[in-house]
Amino acid sequence: KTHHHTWNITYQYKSPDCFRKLAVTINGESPGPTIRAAQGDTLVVTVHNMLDTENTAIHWHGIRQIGSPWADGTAGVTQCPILPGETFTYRFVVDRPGTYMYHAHYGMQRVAGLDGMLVVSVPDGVAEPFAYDGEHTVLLMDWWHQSVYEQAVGLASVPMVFVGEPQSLLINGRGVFNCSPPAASNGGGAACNAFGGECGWPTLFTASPGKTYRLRIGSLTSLASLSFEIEGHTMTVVEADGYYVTPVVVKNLFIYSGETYSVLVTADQDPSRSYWAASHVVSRDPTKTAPGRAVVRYASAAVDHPRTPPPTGPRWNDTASRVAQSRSFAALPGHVEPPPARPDRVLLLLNTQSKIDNHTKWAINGVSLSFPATPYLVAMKHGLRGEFDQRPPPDSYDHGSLNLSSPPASLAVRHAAYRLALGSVVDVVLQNTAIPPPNGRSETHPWHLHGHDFWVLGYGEGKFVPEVDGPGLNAASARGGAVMKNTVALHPMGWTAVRFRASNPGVWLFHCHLEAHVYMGMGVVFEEGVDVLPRLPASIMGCGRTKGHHY
Ligand SMILES: O=C1O[C@H]([C@@H](O)CO)C(O)=C1O
Repeated sequence: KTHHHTWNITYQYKSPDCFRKLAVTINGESPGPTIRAAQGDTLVVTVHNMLDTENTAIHWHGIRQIGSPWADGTAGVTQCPILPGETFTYRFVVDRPGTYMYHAHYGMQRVAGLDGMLVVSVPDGVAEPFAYDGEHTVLLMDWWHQSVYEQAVGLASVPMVFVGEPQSLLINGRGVFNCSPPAASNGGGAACNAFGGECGWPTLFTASPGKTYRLRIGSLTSLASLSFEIEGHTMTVVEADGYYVTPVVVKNLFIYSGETYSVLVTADQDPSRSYWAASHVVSRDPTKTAPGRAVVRYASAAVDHPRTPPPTGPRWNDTASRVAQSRSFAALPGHVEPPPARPDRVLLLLNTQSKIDNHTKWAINGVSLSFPATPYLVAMKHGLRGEFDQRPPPDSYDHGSLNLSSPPASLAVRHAAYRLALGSVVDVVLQNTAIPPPNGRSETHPWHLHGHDFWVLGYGEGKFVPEVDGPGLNAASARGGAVMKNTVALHPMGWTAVRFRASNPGVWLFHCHLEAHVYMGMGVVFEEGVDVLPRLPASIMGCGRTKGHHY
């Protein structure tokens, strides 16, 4: 079945948390509509860029784009941005059931609210390994009152002006910013004038006593790592990034930008009242950000809003409980193919923040990524060698002498790429470090891979030592149970190891899913098998060296 959607992308005044600001909208909405399809269906989304002064591109987060790498929607990697006034059509097959998302992938545009959820159901007649009575989507975001332009210019300035902590957390695009002091000291104040009466705590769903609901939860925060909970209820995690997991019961679900989970919630509490759902910032200073809130209402509840105080959330700096939850997820037997026994290539990727020419940059093995004007996919397929840096970035770093608290400074900003042998098995070990003083902390980085899912082989504390920890990755692979995901957390001062098969011809971004961080260079590019791709569609061209060329 083919589903057609037509989207007009426009700037509009919105007040999602009662503070009026510009948002990038889809047919007037931010977040955009939830798209639904069944496994094997084709989605055709016609995007009219009506922004007038700004490009756009839309990424289908978690969809592997097998056979359609030009539809991945990553400006600078898989396509030219869609110019103001122009139209681009994304056409792709959703090949796996699961909970996915979509969002802008041009500059930092996602911060301005161009995002939404994409739900792929199992085909008719196929049973899922759990039962439920109803299903709802929950999209978690963070929100700033400053414009995306000011954020981007600040990050690129000398000295760097950081975006700061978000003013609000949104649930399904709604929140309430406390406009009265002292909360208003973080970006509030006089301009706190609601526009269109949109803000407020949304109702997530209405529950019937005894019934079980599937919540498809996605996070598209731009900076914050979150804890999500529902007052008085536990949640049973059954799906992560489109793969079934062995059920895990949690009170707080830790969810990082770019991740999705399905949880089952049973309406087993007092049916005469309503309950709070809440999102809280973890791993960063939570005090400047109004928590997200929403309502779970029982059908027989006398009042809409709970009279109870909202949950206060877990301790924000309790890294150990977050690592423990990451480790608690295992593949549901029979639903995830086990990983290959060993890799053909190992990339050890050191994550650092330091200065390059006085600009604050994130870098991977000393190389900070910037996006070229000519998309990698076109440059590589057509052999436009001058359009990206031909020197491969380093596969490793000097792990022997590494001090996590004072890692080496970065070297250069480059349009670099790793070229992977088609079909090869690649291990990536992400190594976290501390940011230089005065910050001095080590942050959480959710890493997202385009075009593939990876097996999560393990999380470790401190320094990854190849001779000691390396064999453990093959052992983890042999043990089975490794979950497949497309986004994984790199925890503070730790390492995370993943394995994937480079079997999807195309060029794919692998990056920290925090908008500020990828904007400051925190990503790498993988190429595999561009030579076996058919002719690229002309619609992805028209910028850089592809301007005016007829291929
Ligand atoms: O990228 C970042 O920069 C700041 C800080 O490290 C420097 O001000 C911060 O908290 C980030 O996440």
